[in-house]
Order: sequence, then structure tokens, then C-alpha cells
Amino acid sequence: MEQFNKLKEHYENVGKNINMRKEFESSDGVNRFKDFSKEIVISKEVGTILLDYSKNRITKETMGLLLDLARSSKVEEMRNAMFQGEKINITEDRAVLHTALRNRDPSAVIKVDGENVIPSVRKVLDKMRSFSERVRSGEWKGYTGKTITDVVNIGIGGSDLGPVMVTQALKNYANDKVMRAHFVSNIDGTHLAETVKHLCPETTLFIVASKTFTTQETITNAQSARSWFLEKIGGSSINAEKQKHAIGQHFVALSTNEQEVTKFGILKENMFEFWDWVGGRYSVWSAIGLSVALYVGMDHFESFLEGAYHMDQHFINTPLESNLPVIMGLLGVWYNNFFGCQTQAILPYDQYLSRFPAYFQQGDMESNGKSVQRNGEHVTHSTGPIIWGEPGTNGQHAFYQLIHQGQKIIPCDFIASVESHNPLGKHHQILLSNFFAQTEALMKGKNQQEVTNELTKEGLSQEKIKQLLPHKVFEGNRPTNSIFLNKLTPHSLGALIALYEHKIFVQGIIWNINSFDQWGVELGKQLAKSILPELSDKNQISSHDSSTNGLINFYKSNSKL
Ligand SMILES: O=P(O)(O)OC[C@H]1O[C@@H](O)[C@@H](O)[C@@H](O)[C@@H]1O
Repeated sequence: MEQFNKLKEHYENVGKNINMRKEFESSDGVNRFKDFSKEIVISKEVGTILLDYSKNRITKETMGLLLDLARSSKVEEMRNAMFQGEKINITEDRAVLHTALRNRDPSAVIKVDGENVIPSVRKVLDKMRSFSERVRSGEWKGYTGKTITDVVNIGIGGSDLGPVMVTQALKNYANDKVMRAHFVSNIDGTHLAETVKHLCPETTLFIVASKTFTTQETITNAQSARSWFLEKIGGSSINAEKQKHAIGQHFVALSTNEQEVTKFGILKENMFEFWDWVGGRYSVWSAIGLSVALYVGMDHFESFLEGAYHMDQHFINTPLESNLPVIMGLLGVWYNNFFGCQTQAILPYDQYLSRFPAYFQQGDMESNGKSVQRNGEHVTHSTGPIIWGEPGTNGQHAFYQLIHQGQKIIPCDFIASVESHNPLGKHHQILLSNFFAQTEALMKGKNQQEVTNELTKEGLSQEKIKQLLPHKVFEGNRPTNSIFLNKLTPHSLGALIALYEHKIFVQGIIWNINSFDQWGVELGKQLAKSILPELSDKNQISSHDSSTNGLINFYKSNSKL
């Protein structure tokens, strides 16, 4: 593509030689923050989100060329198509409408196959409100008449990671005396066993969360949870009618598949519906968010939706050059496709956001980990990066060494809030001083002269200085974005997640891939299903490759089958 070639040329002639420190120290450097940062107001109460992207290897020309690439890749047209409900998920023939779930415009009309989806969305939200209020207030009782104190969300992937991350992020808005939230995802029996160990069946509500309601891990965990529950309440000593009543009070489902839900034994009225146009990894805004609503209350959940809606509005209405998701998406393309960077780190300086990187590992890698273009042809360019990260400052004492002095360029997103929920004396200022210092250090580095001066000041001999010098030099020029919130609230969290969702969208469009299917997760599932029956007896097998046979036969010989 012409724009790609232009960028390639720009990279060769300018981009690869950009030295950020020199740019900041040049006469124009004082304007660099003003030129390469954007502040958007997300709400009056919550304030703004600031994106500082000045510590990137870019010039104004780079940004201009990247924006041309976005335009020529039809980012705006595809964005509008997504918001309007066109079936842009072509391999599954589905619309992509997680944005409809958080649309707060009372007169919104968004049609899929000629039908406005908004009334159904609002109906489910109403149902979530009335249910969560009844449970939280104690009006909804367990089978022995006790108030529910614990919810266990059983789901995996998109039916788990969102609720896990958001409940963790909004812990400050919850009251553990009203409700505690637990999550079971892994098929490893340990996860369920350790979770229910200290729970009382009379006061526990299980939420079975699965879009398809056929996911092996979730259904098996749900069946085992039901067995645990029934056994605890008296097992076969209580009659079928009583069992049915008890299940009705303690099991609800979040799904698109009514048939499977009722087959499992969950009452239709206890099912919270969503639709095939909600992708699993984009489903926290749907009924999948029920555990969040139960944990923090529906008002906070709706405020979370509102924050995302604000970011949606920003994404739709703002010119590309001031559009946060577009800017972040393009910077990612710049490093991925021109510098050959393989990974992208997400580093929240906020303990509440400790699962944010893990959440976007699925969000980004399941969306853009593709090798085939929308038209079925193989891509000839690099696509989705490897996403990873941990909260600061923990990461600093673990893997930042490689970011500072390793051979790989790792673009990093630093995320922090001006105001902390737990400032604890100086804690928050210490945290923020690290947030500021790291991006400065990564950009600036420390040159030979600076190291020499420092060591001389310490009184080291010339010989020792010579020995240490190469080890203590920091090349710098490591790119970072800083995302600064006023405060982590349901509202700003919603906006932050939507920012990343749309960034992923922009990149998917530029790479011309379908960000909304996930065929890559199927093969392993299929093979596991065919291997499972082979594990039921001691007979040695030879139906696989020698490695797989060897592993299975080792298990068979050594287990107590
Ligand atoms: O919500 P269910 O249908 O159980 O799927 C759970 C997860 O399954 C995985 O294999 C992926 O396809 C994810 O996108 C999905 O979120």
C-alpha cells in the first residue's frame, strides 16, 4: 500500500534515527509535550484523561504519515460500520456491537437484521438492576431464607477476565460486608475446590457465565458446583422438588443459549440474556457484568457503562489527529511494523488495575493474533503484538532491567491516577514519583559522560570507572505512553477499557484482519476432546505423534487409573 511504503521510506530516512532526548533538548523540545499530548474530558465529576505520547520516536511528519495510513485504510468508514451494526465480523457473519450495550442515548436506534437491539439491551439492564438490588438488599433469599453474601462467577476467557478485572479495579466501591465476589475459571479442580472450601451453600449464589453454554471448562465446573451445593444441602435425602427450588435460588445463568441453560436445570427466569453480536472478550458490558453489578451495585455498573459511552463518543466524533484510540493504535503500528517490535507492555501504577494487563492479553491477542487478511489472503506484514505487564512498582524490581538495558525495544503504556483511593501518607506520591521517573529514564537514558561524572564524584579510581562504565550506561530512547486519569472510578475505568478496545480495532483495520473471530482457540479444544476418552483406561496408545503418545502413556503408567 502506498501509505505503508511512504512510512517505510520515512522510517529509513528519519524514523529509525530519531533520538527522543535530542528532540526534547532541541529548540523545539519545549513544545513537544504540547504537540504530542491530548487531554479529553470524560465527565464533569470524573474529569479528564491525559495521553502524553511525546516520549515516542516520532516527529510531526511521522504522525502525519501515520494518520494518512489510518485514512487510507478506511478506519473512519469501518468505525462507522461497526457502530451502525454492519456485520463486520465476516467469518462469523455477525455484527460487532459491544458499543450498543453501553449506549446511553435514550433515543438510540441500532439495527441488526432490521431489528433495533436497544430495547432488548435496556430490558436486560433493567433485569440486572432489579435482580442485583434484590440480592444486595437481602430481599432475595437463599433456600433456607438467609441473605446471599457471596457470589461465585463460573466462566472462562471473556466470561471471566472482564468481571475479574473490573471487580478488582472497583474494590473500593464495594462493601465486603454486603457482598463478596469469587471467580472460578480453570478446569483444574483445585480452582473450584479452593473457592468453595470456606463458602456456605445457604448464602452463596452461583453465576454460570458462558456465551455459548457449551464451553467444557465452564459446564464441568458448573456441574461440580451444583453437585457440591446439592450434597451440602442434604443430597439424596431431600426430594426433587426441594432440590429444584434450591437450585432456583442459588444458580443463575448469563448466556446467549437458552436451550442449554434450561437443559442444565437453570430456570428461564434466572437467565440473563445477551446476543451473538457481543464478542466474548467484549462482553463485560453485557449480562456478563452481573457479578460486577452484584459486587458494586447497579448504579456503579451503569456509571461504568457511561464512561465507556463517553469514550465511544470521543472515538466517533473526534478528528483522527486528536483521537486517543487512533493515536495509540497508530503508535503501536509504527513500532510493530517499522521497528519490528514484538511486544507491548501495559504497566498500571495502580494496584486496583493489577488484572488490567491480563484482561488485555485476551482483548488484544485474541483479537489481533491473526495471519490472514479479511479477504482470506495471508498477511505479508506483522500483526498483533504480544501483550504483557504487571503493576508498577512491582515490575520495576522484576523485569524493567530488560526494558532499560536489554536489546529489545519494548513500547510501554504507563497508567496512573492523580488521586488515590488510599494515599496513605506519602505512598501515592512515592508511587507517582516512580511513574514519572521511569518514563523519563527510559527516554533519556544516561550517557557515558554522565556516568563518568557520577562515578568520579563517588571517588572511584580511573581503572574502576573504566570497568564499570559500559555496564552503567543507559542508551535511553525507549518509547512510552503515559495515560493519566484524575481518579480510578467506575466511570473512568469504563472509558479506559473502551480506549484500549478501540485502539485494538484501529490496528485490526490497518492490518486488514478480522479482530472479532477467534478460530485459533479451536484446534486445541478439538484435540483435548478426542484425547479425553483415551485417558479412561491403562491401555497404551499409539494414535498420535511419538511425543504426545509418550506423554499420554507416561500418565497412564503412573496414574492410579
Ligand atoms: O463464554 P463462552 O462461550 O463460555 O466462551 C469463553 C471463551 O472461550 C474461548 O475459547 C474463546 O472463544 C473466548 O473468546 C471465549 O470468551
